[in-house]
Amino acid sequence: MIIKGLPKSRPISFDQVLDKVSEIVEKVKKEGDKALIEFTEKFDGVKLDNIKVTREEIHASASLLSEDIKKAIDVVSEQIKEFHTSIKPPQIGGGKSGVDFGIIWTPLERVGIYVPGGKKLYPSTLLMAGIPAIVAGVEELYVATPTKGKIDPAIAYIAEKLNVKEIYKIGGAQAIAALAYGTESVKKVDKIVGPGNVYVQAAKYIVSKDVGIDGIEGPTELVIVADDSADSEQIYLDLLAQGEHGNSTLLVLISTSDRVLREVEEKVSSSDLTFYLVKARDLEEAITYANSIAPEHLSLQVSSPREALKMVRNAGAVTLGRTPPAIIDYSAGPDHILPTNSWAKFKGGLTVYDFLKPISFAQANNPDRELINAAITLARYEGFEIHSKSIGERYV
Ligand SMILES: NC(=O)c1ccc[n+]([C@@H]2O[C@H](COP(=O)([O-])OP(=O)(O)OC[C@H]3O[C@@H](n4cnc5c(N)ncnc54)[C@H](O)[C@@H]3O)[C@@H](O)[C@H]2O)c1
Ligand SMILES: N[C@H](CO)Cc1c[nH]c[nH+]1
Ligand SMILES: [Zn+2]
Repeated sequence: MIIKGLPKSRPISFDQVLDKVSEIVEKVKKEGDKALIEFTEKFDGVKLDNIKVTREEIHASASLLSEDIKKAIDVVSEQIKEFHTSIKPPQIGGGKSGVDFGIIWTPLERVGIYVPGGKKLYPSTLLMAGIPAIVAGVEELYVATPTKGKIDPAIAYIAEKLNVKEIYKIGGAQAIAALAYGTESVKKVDKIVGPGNVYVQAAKYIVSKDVGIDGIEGPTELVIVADDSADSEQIYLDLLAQGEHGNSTLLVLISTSDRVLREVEEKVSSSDLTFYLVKARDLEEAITYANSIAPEHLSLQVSSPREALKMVRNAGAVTLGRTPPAIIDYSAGPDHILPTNSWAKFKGGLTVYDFLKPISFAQANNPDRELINAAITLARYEGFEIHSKSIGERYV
């Protein structure tokens, strides 16, 4: 279907399943493994004998992986590691007016990674979540992924590569609940990261009151901004590529070129996916439209992409010029775990920072008198007399 105009909403929203998912989460909290086995049979059609994948199963599955896939995983891993290492914050400190202060960037202890596995396999998502965690220094990684009874060789190979502690053969909301609250087989973690369908998103939203989450990454979104320099065949391929994630993918082309819009419309007219085609007066208007959508992926297929990039305010990840958005999904380096549902208006994609806590410190052995007096004055203004006294006593 072709819609001429901007999308007014996302194709699907997880609030439609909140009530149902709330019941799933509660049942897992109460019944633990028993609920996991029940839901996996109900939603995945698999009767689990055990929830945890054994080390032997992981090793046996990883050994089935062909050398070319292992090589591809190794190449992609190095690029992703380079990206997150290059942005990892240094341990720095400073000081002013007699106070020494700084931040100790501290890695999280236990992280749960959800790797989607309903309609498609996403071993790349395990790389995108596990590598920044390792770069941050996280020592305990736990993975939940629907395996339909057996563990995928690529996921097994990556799990061994990242020294993942445990893999659970569970998916959906029940997997998120298990990671959040723990069960007899599943470790309770401090933070859950990873994308998923509406049930996974709703569960992350619900458990986020008790455990950290990276965000609520749902169905994939791509907005392409194109001018007359763009190649309509490349645009067509980029849109259909992300359309492979399913019919809840948001696909938008905003163009200043009637030719590009006409050619792409002809190419997509036979597809059963939904495409939004939008005419923009000029590049500024096109980028303004893109910012209003705040897409997960933004592709700037224009003659001056670096100039256009300066106007971008809301997007998860941006590809410039003829760079295909799908390369972000695998080997460009930046993460493909990106905000959807317009969350790009207030957050970006997953990075090493999602696995680090900035613990700040201060040591004031001999702070300037002005700082002491200011603190005492404000404490008294707020009525905290003992706050004020505790400060004054130190520096008499
Ligand atoms: N934003 C990102 O960074 C990003 C990255 C990769 C994938 N994704 C998205 O993740 C999604 C993956 O979805 P998926 O469904 O293939 O896999 P999934 O693993 O997210 O969900 C599958 C699980 O959902 C549960 N489930 C299925 N039907 C259910 C029902 N009716 N009621 C309750 N639970 C049910 C099952 O337990 C199943 O294991 C896609 O939309 C894809 O676009 C997003
Ligand atoms: N485009 C998806 C969301 O960024 C990521 C992905 C994984 N595998 C294929 N594509
Ligand atoms: Zn993709």
